[in-house]
Amino acid sequence: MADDRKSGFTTREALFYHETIRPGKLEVVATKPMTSQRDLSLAYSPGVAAPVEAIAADPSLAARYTAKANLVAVISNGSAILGLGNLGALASKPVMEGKAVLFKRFADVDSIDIELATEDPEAFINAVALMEPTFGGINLEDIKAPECFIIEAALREKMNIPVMHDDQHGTAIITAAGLLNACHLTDRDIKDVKVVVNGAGAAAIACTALIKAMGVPHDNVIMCDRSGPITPGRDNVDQWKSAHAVATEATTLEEALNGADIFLGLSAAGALKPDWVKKMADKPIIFAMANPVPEIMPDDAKAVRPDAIIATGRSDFPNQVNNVLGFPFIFRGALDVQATTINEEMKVAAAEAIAELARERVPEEVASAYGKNQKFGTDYIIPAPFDPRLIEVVSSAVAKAAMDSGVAKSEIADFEEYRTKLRSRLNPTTSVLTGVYNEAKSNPKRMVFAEAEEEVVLRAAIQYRDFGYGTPVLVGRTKAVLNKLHQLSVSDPSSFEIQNSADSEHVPAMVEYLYKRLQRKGFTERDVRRLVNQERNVFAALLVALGHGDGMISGLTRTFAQTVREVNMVLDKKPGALPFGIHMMIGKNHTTFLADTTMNERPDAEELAHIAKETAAVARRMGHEPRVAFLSYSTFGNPSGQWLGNIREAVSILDREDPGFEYEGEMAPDAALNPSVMKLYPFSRLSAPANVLIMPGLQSANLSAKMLRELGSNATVGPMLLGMEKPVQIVPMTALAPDVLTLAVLAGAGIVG
Ligand SMILES: NC(=O)C1=CN([C@@H]2O[C@H](COP(=O)(O)OP(=O)(O)OC[C@H]3O[C@@H](n4cnc5c(N)ncnc54)[C@H](OP(=O)(O)O)[C@@H]3O)[C@@H](O)[C@H]2O)C=CC1
Ligand SMILES: CC(=O)C(=O)O
Ligand SMILES: [Mg+2]
Repeated sequence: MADDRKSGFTTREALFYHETIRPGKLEVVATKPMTSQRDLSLAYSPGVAAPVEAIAADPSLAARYTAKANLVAVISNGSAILGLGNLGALASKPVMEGKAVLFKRFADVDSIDIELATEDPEAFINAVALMEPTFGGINLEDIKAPECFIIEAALREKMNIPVMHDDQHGTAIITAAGLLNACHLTDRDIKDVKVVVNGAGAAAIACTALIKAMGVPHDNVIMCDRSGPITPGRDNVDQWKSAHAVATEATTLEEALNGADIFLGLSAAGALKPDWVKKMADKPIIFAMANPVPEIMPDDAKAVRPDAIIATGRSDFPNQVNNVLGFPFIFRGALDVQATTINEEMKVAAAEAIAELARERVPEEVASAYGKNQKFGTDYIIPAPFDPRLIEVVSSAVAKAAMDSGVAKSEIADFEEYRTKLRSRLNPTTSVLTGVYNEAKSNPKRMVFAEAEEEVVLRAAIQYRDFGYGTPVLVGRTKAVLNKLHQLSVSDPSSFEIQNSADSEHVPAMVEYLYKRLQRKGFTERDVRRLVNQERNVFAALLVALGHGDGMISGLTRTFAQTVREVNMVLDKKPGALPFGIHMMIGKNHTTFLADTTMNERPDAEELAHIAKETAAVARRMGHEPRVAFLSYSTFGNPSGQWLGNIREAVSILDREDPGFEYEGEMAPDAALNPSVMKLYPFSRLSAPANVLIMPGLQSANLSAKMLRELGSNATVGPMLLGMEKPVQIVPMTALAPDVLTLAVLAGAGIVG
């Protein structure tokens, strides 16, 4: 794949992504403690004998005692890797690992990739069929036609767990949903549309079969392969292709497209030429779904047909018609009712649920998180994969269809309760962060990176620009910054805006501004000039103060306290605000906010109450209903002590204000976080474990945050600085490029600052 700036990354970056942290995209994590001799005895011999015997006596107990019921294998032989072709089993591993992690990310389905080195359908079938005891479901992937049809049919026959070739049925489900909506928007009746399908492989044949089942007449669909339209009696047509042969005078794809309403591309990069698109009917519907590069780029299609509705398989254009919208949720629903198969009813239910979801009004919190175009229309015919409603809507529709069609081994009694459970499988922070990143693109900001001679900072700044979050303003010595950019293989270093205090045109205005602020604080004009010239944080903050940047980011080369001192020479706190710091700990199913972790050594009651309210507001902006605990070593007076007064008074302040969220204190962390301990305090006003922890003082706050970062397995974001007049973020000196980028984007999007 050539470097493609349109996707926002280079080949080198894609390789680095796969190589870094640890090679590949997944690891296996134990779900039980594995620390003591006793754990070992329980997990392995002799304890493991108990579930072995139980399962031998009753196989259904495997769902209770093993990971089987939530485990899906993604299996390929690499014979049709995306649109890249037959590159073999090993080369397909990154795609299969990718699908495995998407299962986890979007639907909390555990998944492992399996690559089988054979092109012989029989060998493939035998290998997979033998694995039935291991898995709750089988997702076949990137196996070329026609072998995929033989393999899937045989495995569905042999296996008593759901088997789905996702390139066929997953793709068909999403395509059908998208097409239904595109027809709706262009006032077309599915029974009248003229369709040209390019590609006659796994995906194309399944999509065509499904849209015909939904009402598109057989004779209205011309299917093309590499040799052009498939007509009755044509050479090189197998039984699967011949099922879709129609008589037509067209001998090429170009001719077939004359007057066509819909182009469905499931073939290869660049197969559709702009000139041919010109010949399509009014308001043509173009689904160019080849991956990673579509049959036609949306811009090229729009250039010749501005009236077109265009969808691709990619996430970087509107209307991503990609099977990622389906497979995680389809398997989630199937696993939850222990379905023995994924049948037509379940597929149709999934397609309808997805199509309807796109037509529904997008709730405010989703819309604001996902940018402007979240309204049913030509640029939003299908929900985005990160839409947090998908799991609830699609999985419950699939589970219900499985039950109604008699293939569910277990039943869901209460669908309301099931939908709540589905929702709680995902941590909203991850969705909201994704949304924030999207939102940032629609409102790009000028972000001043104060330490642009640092490689970590430059990497973040490059991504800030390349991903479209805004314009990075790089503070540093021009030559040093240019050299570093060059070393980082940036092809156009001079296109970056570099602000060097040695020659910046803004220096005179900066000196004047700062001298006015500091002249009665013991600084001469000469002192001020030296500060402007030599202190990058002062210079960067002045760029922001004078309106040359919307916010700034620093912290890598100076301690937090020193950076704050320098920034404070230039920028004040927001009127009425109290600057303070939040660390956000992102776990699998929960996010916890910790404050004040950076600024106020001994906050008084008013300050604690203020910090609680502001942190609760940040939690809300990140998609969480805040539940605030004022932490202490003491729980409701036990033990008593001399430092509890401030905390109790802070709780009283909130009592008087009725701030609109749950809060409680004083309490030790176990009483705030551990449901069993919480039961000992039935009068506590927290309805569930707290997610906002207000610490009594800086000592405990800062060291807890740092300890959690060093010892915990959660991802940490922060410290995030709140309460300054302009967005200023100070990263830890140990920050990596993604940390810097996240804070820059959060600051730019107004989530913190
Ligand atoms: N967006 C999405 O969610 C999905 C997209 N896809 C994409 O669909 C494409 C096909 O995948 P899949 O069906 O699994 O692969 P297959 O190998 O089973 O099928 C490929 C088909 O594409 C045809 N083809 C290749 N190049 C051309 C061309 N230039 N013009 C016309 N036909 C062509 C082949 O023709 P012939 O029979 O003559 O060899 C074959 O019929 C890939 O690009 C893949 O990325 C697939 C699944 C999901
Ligand atoms: C998305 C997908 O499965 C494919 O392109 O093959
Ligand atoms: Mg695929």
